[in-house]
Amino acid sequence: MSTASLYVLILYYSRHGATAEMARHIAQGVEQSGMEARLRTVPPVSAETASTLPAVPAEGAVYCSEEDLKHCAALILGSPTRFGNMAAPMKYFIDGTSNLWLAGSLCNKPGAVFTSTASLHGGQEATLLSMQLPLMHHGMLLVGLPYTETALTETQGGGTPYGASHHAGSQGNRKLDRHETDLCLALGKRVGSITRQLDAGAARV
Ligand SMILES: Cc1cc2nc3c(=O)[nH]c(=O)nc-3n(C[C@H](O)[C@H](O)[C@H](O)COP(=O)(O)O)c2cc1C
Repeated sequence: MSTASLYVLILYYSRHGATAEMARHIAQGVEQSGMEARLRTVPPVSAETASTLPAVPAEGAVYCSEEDLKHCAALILGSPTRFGNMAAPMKYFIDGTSNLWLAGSLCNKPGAVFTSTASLHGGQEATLLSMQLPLMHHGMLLVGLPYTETALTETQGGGTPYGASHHAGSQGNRKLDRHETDLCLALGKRVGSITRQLDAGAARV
């Protein structure tokens, strides 16, 4: 596959915009690695009796299709923390990926995760680890953040070796600080450059 047709899928759910903001910084990092970043989101979920939304969101990234997911060269998954876990819309979307799991479509591709929380110790790491589980079931190669990123030791907000994170505050109005932003960029760049290296290695075999 040529690098031109390779893209890193940044797939996120965001209700109030914090996770979406992280996704944009991660996309910048991916682009800095020379790879294309494709931003996609997932719709909210509701009970059968509730009204449904239009097929295309009014603003922001478009909803992810099965084709978007199937053909990505790498996946970076983002969700707000909800009770120490990913939000239901993301879990619902992932639960619909059995066909890709059966076909091994994501197997041996790099995968990474990111999250945003209201409180600093409100479950960022638990959420990130739980988001890695379905990626492992899909056979993905997990990519985290190394401590060679100095922001990881200096941060007063989010940032973990398991993936990027952001402390948005109880009102959701705490902006990403410099360290959190740096770590979003670093995660995108790292996934992008690992993906390129894997592709180059595969082309040589
Ligand atoms: C149902 C629900 C559960 C939540 N659970 C947690 C939690 O366990 N820990 C936490 O710090 N924040 C929790 N939050 C807050 C969100 O994680 C936080 O506001 C996040 O930044 C929202 O991201 P968004 O702006 O992308 O929607 C919860 C929010 C909701 C609505």
